[in-house]
Amino acid sequence: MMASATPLLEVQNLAITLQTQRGAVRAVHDLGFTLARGETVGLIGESGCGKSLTALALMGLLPDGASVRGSIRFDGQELLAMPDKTLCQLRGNRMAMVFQEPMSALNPVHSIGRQVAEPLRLHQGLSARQARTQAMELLERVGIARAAERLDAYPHQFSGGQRQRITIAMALACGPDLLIADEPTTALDVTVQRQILELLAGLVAERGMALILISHDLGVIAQSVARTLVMYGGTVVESGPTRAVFGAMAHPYTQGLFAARPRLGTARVAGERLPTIAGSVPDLADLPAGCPFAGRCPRTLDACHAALPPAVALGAGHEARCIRLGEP
Ligand SMILES: Nc1ncnc2c1ncn2[C@@H]1O[C@H](COP(=O)(O)OP(=O)(O)OP(=O)(O)O)[C@@H](O)[C@H]1O
Repeated sequence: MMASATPLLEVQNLAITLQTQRGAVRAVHDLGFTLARGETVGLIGESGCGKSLTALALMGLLPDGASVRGSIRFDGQELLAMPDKTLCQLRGNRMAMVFQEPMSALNPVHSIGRQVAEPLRLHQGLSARQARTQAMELLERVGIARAAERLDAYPHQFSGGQRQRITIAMALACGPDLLIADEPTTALDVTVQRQILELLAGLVAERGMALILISHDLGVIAQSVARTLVMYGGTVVESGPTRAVFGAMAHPYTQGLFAARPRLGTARVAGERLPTIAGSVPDLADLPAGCPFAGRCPRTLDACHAALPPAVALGAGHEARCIRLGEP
């Protein structure tokens, strides 16, 4: 089959502003990346750097009062100009999301069979019986044992790991081209974390889905994705093949993240947390004009405060936004 030239996802100059009691907050700005079909990409960065809002913007699920500018093209179609109804169809069918806390995605008063079957009835027009059979197969595929007998059970009758498997089954129901998983294993213990990551990896390989995995866990990202985007202060400061970003980190922020873990790229397990960097994340309500890391960076020059540096190509798809790249 010929590969399509259009990327599955193309994000350009994305900016998200939230209205808060403290005024307008520029939560995401100057953010861009592309994602090919079947590609896996990780978004990593400290809490509050804008990872979740970026994911919600891609899904058209930003909170009320958020304004979004720039461009998000999914399979060539501009999502930011799309009527709600069309976006809603796309969301159930071709793009899906899994959240950190499975109970937030599950309805406690509906059986799991009904919940997994619902998108199949809604988006694919299956009959109740067909949808139920398919729901059972999906639940079996994500590792719910004796799924046929448990279709009528309720979410509270399952463990946290099983609930996350159920939300993954719901997300997969319509065979999406893109799955966004926002901290899908953060609420789970390490053994279950590993099982869920293996499940996601298996599903991505088997179905040729693209995956955006959001995590603040370096080990999770290192194990799970081919490409990594490092976010800081609402934008991507470094991106590239995971091996390059983890093995030859270029941006001082990425270097700070890895400073405590010099051999992280080699063989880490899930559960590896981001080490602390001196200073605190910038106030998004009062974001400096230049590089968002300038206030914490050990290598800051006056020019760093003037303007956000452009991305500098470092080879093989690896790039970083720092004016001091290439200096000895
Ligand atoms: N509904 C909201 N109203 C006001 N501010 C918000 C809202 N949602 C997020 N923010 C702020 O926007 C910034 C980015 O939030 P976001 O949730 O995207 O960060 P994150 O990188 O996903 O962090 P975490 O890992 O903690 O979820 C944060 O400073 C957050 O406080």
